[in-house]
Amino acid sequence: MTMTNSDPIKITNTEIAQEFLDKYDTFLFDCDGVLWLGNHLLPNTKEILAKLNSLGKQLVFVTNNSTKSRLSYTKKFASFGIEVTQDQIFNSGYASAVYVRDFLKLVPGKDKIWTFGESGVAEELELMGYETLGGSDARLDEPFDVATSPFLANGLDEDVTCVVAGLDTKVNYHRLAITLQYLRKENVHFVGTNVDSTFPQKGYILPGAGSMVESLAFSSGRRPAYCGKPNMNMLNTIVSAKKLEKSKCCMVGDRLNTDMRFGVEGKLGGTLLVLSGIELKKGLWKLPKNIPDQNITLKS
Ligand SMILES: C[C@H](OP(=O)(O)O)C(=O)O
Ligand SMILES: [Mg+2]
Repeated sequence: MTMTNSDPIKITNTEIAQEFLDKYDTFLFDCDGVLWLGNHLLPNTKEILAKLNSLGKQLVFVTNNSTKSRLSYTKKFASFGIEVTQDQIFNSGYASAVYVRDFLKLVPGKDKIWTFGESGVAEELELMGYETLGGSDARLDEPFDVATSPFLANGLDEDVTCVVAGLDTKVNYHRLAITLQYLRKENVHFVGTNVDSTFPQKGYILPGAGSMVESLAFSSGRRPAYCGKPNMNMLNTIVSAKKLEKSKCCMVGDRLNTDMRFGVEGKLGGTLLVLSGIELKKGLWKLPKNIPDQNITLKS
């Protein structure tokens, strides 16, 4: 089902499919719920991407999943026998690192970043020269106790001026507690990688990054600046990096309040909603407003 600013059209035959394909020269593909569910490649993914490549279409992969770096994603694609270069991939970890660098203008070597999330977040920040703390540090796997936590023993690191929080499948009280200590400091910025409440796996719907970031928002009483889809900073980064003509682009996704909103609000030529991930047939065609404020100011 494809959504533009007009009524949605259901693609039910090859004639409609061909007319749809001919409209665009670039396809922005979401990943989780569109190409794969975790480590399970969805049917015909390889064939569809190969066909679009053979038609000379440009493919860009835009995922809100911050657990892996863009480089790690090229290895995930390769594990499925799909060749993708790092510059085709934009994920919420990279979008968050761009926000830290270009909007917050934090200084590598001076400003340190506390991460709540998996290796992808820290890797993208470190590629930009930032020192990161927290994240996958094994000491955070230990049960939390204010008397013994090594992250409190010598006080918080005074050079930390930003928290970047995303999906962490090793979430625990230790990680939540130390991250909250940094968020209680007025001089520390609060960045969320993405707002997705859930995360599709084969046969299951699991807690997404948003469910963890909103927990930190609730305990700290602060709002994060979310950087993944549907944030327009992410789209602007992609459009300028790939020199895209937005009217010739189609966003392919499985979630209304991130992927479809990203395409519609980003004024792309069109959007294609697939039903292999989060959205199901019932209750379609309304962009839910029930997600936290993005509270990102788009600087001119
Ligand atoms: C679900 C989302 O990934 P995407 O669908 O944007 O690839 C996420 O990993 O939170
Ligand atoms: Mg998805």
